[in-house]
Parts: sequence; C-alpha cells; structure tokens
Amino acid sequence: MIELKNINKSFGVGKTEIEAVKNINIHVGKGEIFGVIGFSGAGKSTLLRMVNLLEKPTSGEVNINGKNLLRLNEKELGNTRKKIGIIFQQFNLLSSYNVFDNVAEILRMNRVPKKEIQQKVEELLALVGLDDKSKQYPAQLSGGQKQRVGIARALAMDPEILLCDEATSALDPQTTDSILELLLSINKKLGLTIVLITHEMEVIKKTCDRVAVMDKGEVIEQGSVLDIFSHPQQVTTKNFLRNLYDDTITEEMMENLQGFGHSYILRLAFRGDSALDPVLHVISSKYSVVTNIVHGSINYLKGIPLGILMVHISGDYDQMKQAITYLNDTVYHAEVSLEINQNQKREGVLQ
Ligand SMILES: Nc1ncnc2c1ncn2[C@@H]1O[C@H](COP(=O)(O)OP(=O)(O)OP(=O)(O)O)[C@@H](O)[C@H]1O
Repeated sequence: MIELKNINKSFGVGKTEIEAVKNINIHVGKGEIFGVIGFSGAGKSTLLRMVNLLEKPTSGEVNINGKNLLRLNEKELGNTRKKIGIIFQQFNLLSSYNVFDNVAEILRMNRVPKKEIQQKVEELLALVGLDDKSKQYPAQLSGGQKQRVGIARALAMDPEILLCDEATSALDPQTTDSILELLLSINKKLGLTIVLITHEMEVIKKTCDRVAVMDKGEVIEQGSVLDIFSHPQQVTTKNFLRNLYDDTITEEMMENLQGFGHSYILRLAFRGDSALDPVLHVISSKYSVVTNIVHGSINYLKGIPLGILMVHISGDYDQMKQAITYLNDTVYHAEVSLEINQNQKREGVLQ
C-alpha cells in the first residue's frame, strides 16, 4: 500500500548540504500500524512528510497503492492526498473556530454538500469521543481533546492512510494512552493504515505491528515489533529499549560472575503463554548446569506479553552447550549475550 523506494532527501543550507534521509526502503501493508522511531534530527519528520509529498524526495519513489506520486499531475496528486490524513504534535487547529467548525472546515474546503456536513461532523465527533464538545473552542479544550479534534479533522475525508507526526509528544502519559487507544480503535474499525513517528518506544510497544529505527537519516533496523523487542541488533535500538527493560551487565555483576569460571549470559525471550514454561528448571535438572537470573522483565506488545530474561549459566562445557541448544529449540528467541572467561575452556579448566 505504501512503498518508499530508495528515498533520499537533501536540504541545501548555505553552501552545505544536509542529507536528512538516506536511501530508505519501507513497505507498509494495508491496515498495518507502522512506527518510525529515532532521536531528534534522525530524519523522521522529513520521511513522514514525503509519504504525502509535503516534502519532495531528492530521489527515489513514493508509491501509494502502486501509483508513484511523483508521476501524478496536480489534480491526481490532490485526489490521492485526500486519502492521506495527517495529525501533528501541536494539533494545528483553527483557534477562532469551534470544534464543529474545525472539522466542518475540511469538508467545506473539499466542497462536500452542506446537508451532508452536519451528519458527517456529528459522526466524526462521536467516533473521537467529543460529541458533547462541538460548541467549545480550542482554548477551552485539554491537550488530549485538542488531539481528538485533530484526529476528527484528519478523518474527515475518509482517508485510507493516517500519518501521525509525534501525535502524543505534547501529552501526559495518561492522555497519551487514551489517544493511542483511539488510534488502535480507528485502525480496527476503519481498516486504516497508520504510519506514526515518535521518539518513545512506549508508543511503538502499545500500538505498532512493525517498526523502523532511524539514525542520522538512515533506517538502521526494521522488523516486527516482537522481533525488534526480543533481539535488537543495533546499539541505538538497544538504547531506546533500555527505557523499557534494562539488560545492562554492570562491572560489579561481571566481577561476581567471573568467579564461576567459563560461563555464559544468555538472553531469552518468551512470548505469550510460553512465559510460564519452566525452562530454567528443565535445563538445571536435565543438563546439570547452574542458572542465575541476572535481569527479568515483561512488556506487553499490543497486549501480547513478551518476557525477557538475562540468565547466567555455568557448569560443564558440553552440558552448557546442550542446555543452550535446548533453549534455542524451546523459547521464542535465545542467544548468547556474553561469554565469560572463554579462555578457560581452551586451557582445559572445564574438561
Ligand atoms: N527545511 C529544512 N531545511 C534544512 N534542513 C532541514 C529542513 N528540514 C529538516 N532539516 C534537517 O534535516 C535533519 C532531519 O530533520 P527531521 O526534522 O526530519 O528530524 P526528526 O527526526 O523529525 O527530528 P525531531 O524529532 O527533532 O522532529 C535535521 O538535521 C534537520 O535540521
């Protein structure tokens, strides 16, 4: 549905050129919620604005439903843009218009017949939970209510795609949750495809199916939220995740663990019901290895639990290898995060 192909965007600032987006390839399927996360200046807004050509790429293709937007004439582009709604961090409401007129204005601009406007606005305000606020002005609304008006405006032309530009960054955590709930419900009810940009993993975790991590204009990692959470590859991704679960091995821990001789720290990810499987008990009784939990956490990805355990195992080398093979076959994802005192094996200490 949305395909960004080899997208680049440079800005000329004086004599220098800033490469804001570098060779990005992203595909977002119909009905999917796709997140883009990155620190400030990573290029997220520029990338998002290229989906509806608010920003024109320096090179590459922007395909929506198989049509390259860069090849459309003005009228065709206008029609395609109507099917792409956008919401902003600062809501972008018209302060002198009440809630009803803020939404109605979009319909009037698009020459929707007057008699249809009343009903459409009422439906939209009911959908976003603001049916009792239609006569209020933006200044009389809370941040969350303003964003609900923003969402109603974005949905006015029955878009197929909704772009969310840091839509919850100006909101407190509780209001953020209520707006994310609303996005999830309209995604489900209307089959809307959503692309959102954020600098918070919490937002990705609660709403997205897939995610791309951006750093210095590039997508450094992308995949399902489950895969990215269970085995992140890049340091930037790990840093973002550290707010949700800490898997750092401190120097103090290392000093203690070195006393065990040749041993491993494993990173185990458990999904859904498998979090209840007694795998550590199995490996310590079946393979005579000693296990110690170093860190443990549980996160709910769109409501599905994902448990991460950092486990230290020690014991006979072959038994440890067999235990690791067993874990690889049993849990959602298992990997050796750290090998401690590996030279001892070669020196024959464990033989
Ligand atoms: N119109 C512009 N002219 C010149 N440089 C720009 C322009 N827009 C963006 N940039 C530069 O491109 C880079 C990426 O900016 P962008 O706003 O896309 O990042 P971002 O990840 O959305 O950051 P933030 O989270 O702070 O909004 C930055 O270095 C920025 O200064």
